[in-house]
Amino acid sequence: MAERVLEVAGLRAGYGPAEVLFGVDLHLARGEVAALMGRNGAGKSTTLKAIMGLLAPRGGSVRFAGAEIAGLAPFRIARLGLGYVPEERRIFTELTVAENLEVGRRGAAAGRTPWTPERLFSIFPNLAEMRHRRASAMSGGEQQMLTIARTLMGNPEAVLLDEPSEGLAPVIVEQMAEAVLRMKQEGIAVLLSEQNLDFAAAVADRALILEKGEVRWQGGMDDLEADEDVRRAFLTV
Ligand SMILES: Nc1ncnc2c1ncn2[C@@H]1O[C@H](COP(=O)(O)OP(=O)(O)OP(=O)(O)O)[C@@H](O)[C@H]1O
Repeated sequence: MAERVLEVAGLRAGYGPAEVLFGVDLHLARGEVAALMGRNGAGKSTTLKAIMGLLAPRGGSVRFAGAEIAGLAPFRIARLGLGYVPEERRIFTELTVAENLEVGRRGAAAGRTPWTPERLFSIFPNLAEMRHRRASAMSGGEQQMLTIARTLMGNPEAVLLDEPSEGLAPVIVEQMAEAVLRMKQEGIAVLLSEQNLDFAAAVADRALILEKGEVRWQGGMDDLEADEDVRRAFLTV
């Protein structure tokens, strides 16, 4: 069995009186891409936030690279090598592309080739062309690419991507899929929340389907594509 970089068991979380996650179990192997799927409100974003410590877990365990991280502050979790890209872009709009990348720079773990702007520009060619442009003058899709590139400058072992394809033009969605596949080639594990089955099928090895705050189905991406009953039960509106 491939080594697990992330292991979540019985994770519970919510907002005030609202319970949202009722015991989420999932794992991610090193270098694997898994898609967390499910309808609006199923708890995908909440799961990623609770793993990252942006929302305090109310129960359960989150192990990352062999250490328990449930309850740690988000910056500590990031320093351990778990990257997080939220749905809303987080970049410094007054800084240029190149400056935004520098802000994200952190050393790589022993034995790993560190990310540099030049290596990232080979994955995100459109960023290379606008390296001296202020981020405020970029489109939403370009800003989303920059957010991912900046996260990679921190040399994470694994990355959580919240709805990476949402709201992007088709040509940008294709570039985003290529970027995720390059991350996989580099040995980075990716857990992404996704509603777009085509995008998930293009990048993910495995799917996990959430419904009402629990993982209700998991299997290979091919199995999900072939199983109309499962898709109808958990995905189609
Ligand atoms: N800040 C918040 N305060 C209160 N309730 C929230 C908050 N954020 C999310 N929720 C609720 O938690 C539930 C799960 O939301 P979540 O965003 O995790 O779903 P999702 O599967 O990511 O769906 P979507 O694709 O719509 O974002 C929903 O019922 C939502 O209304």
